[in-house]
Amino acid sequence: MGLGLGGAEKMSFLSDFLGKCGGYAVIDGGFATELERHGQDLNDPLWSAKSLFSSPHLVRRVHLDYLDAGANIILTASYQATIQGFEAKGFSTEEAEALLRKSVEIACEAREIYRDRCSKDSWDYMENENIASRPVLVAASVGSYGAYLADGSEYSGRYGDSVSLEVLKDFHRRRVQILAESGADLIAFETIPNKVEAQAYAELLDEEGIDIPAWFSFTSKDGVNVVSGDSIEECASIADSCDKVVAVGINCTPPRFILGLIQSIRKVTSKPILVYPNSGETYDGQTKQWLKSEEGADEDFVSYVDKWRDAGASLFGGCCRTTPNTIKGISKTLKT
Ligand SMILES: C[S+](C)CC[C@H](N)C(=O)O
Ligand SMILES: N[C@@H](CCS)C(=O)O
Ligand SMILES: [Zn+2]
Repeated sequence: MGLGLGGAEKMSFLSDFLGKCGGYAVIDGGFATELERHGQDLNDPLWSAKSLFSSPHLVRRVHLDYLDAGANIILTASYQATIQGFEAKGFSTEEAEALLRKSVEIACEAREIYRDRCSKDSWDYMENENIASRPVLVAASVGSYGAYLADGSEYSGRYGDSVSLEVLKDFHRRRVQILAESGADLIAFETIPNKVEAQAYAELLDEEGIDIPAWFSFTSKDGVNVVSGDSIEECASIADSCDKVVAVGINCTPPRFILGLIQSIRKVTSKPILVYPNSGETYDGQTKQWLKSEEGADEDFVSYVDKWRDAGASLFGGCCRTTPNTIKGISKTLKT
């Protein structure tokens, strides 16, 4: 166990980090969908977590691509990595736990490689003197119970009455403990679809004495509520009340809904707000395909960042179907 951070120290952890980044931080982009762009077949109940044993070199490569694109925070390949999911594939409990740790090890390794390269190739980077000293955090991704169901349920948030608060806490408990002690800088609870799961995470962080900070990031498909229909204000208030939570926001949501959601979150918290939307396409959980929508391409998405910043967000990145190109665009926009 580390030394542990108290509530006030956790808050200064993120404000110190944002200060070092120049006030605004860049989060990476879509991870699983980027593995797919590199040819991985993720039509599997483990989705991107499959790559932890089938192609760890590609996991490292995608992390490096996002670092090269300007990311200050990289998220591990653990979104759909659950002990229950690995066991269903025939791994032992010990092997499953080792794979969770491995997701953090690969991201830390990519950060080391990136830093070494920056210092060795410093001549190439002279134009941008900040690059070698750019702060980089590794965030351990935790996807929802709906992600584990592997049918796109994180976009409905409806788990049925049998999946109670206690069931959710027990489902996530061991994974959260392992990731908290894996060397990650923070835990990213991502694509949270409903209020009960946010409550489960908040209680787990306290009950288990988790001593690294966390962020809570919700998903919406209407710009008003989270996908289950629960109010975004109520969900963000749960995050606001938990002193282990250092930032609150929205991910894997179409770009056009982000501005209104930032304004709603701002009403209930003064914690930093993070946004990392998807490309605006729609996921079919049965075929695991993305369907085109009217939303524009990367360029349009990046042009929204200024408005999101004016509305009060301070961490920006991309989720499914965004690419290193999106992240390059965001980095550039934030520097101007
Ligand atoms: C955020 S969704 C695109 C993740 C994948 C989903 N849990 C599935 O396995 O189909
Ligand atoms: N960090 C995950 C989130 C999926 S919604 C990914 O980018 O694959
Ligand atoms: Zn996503």
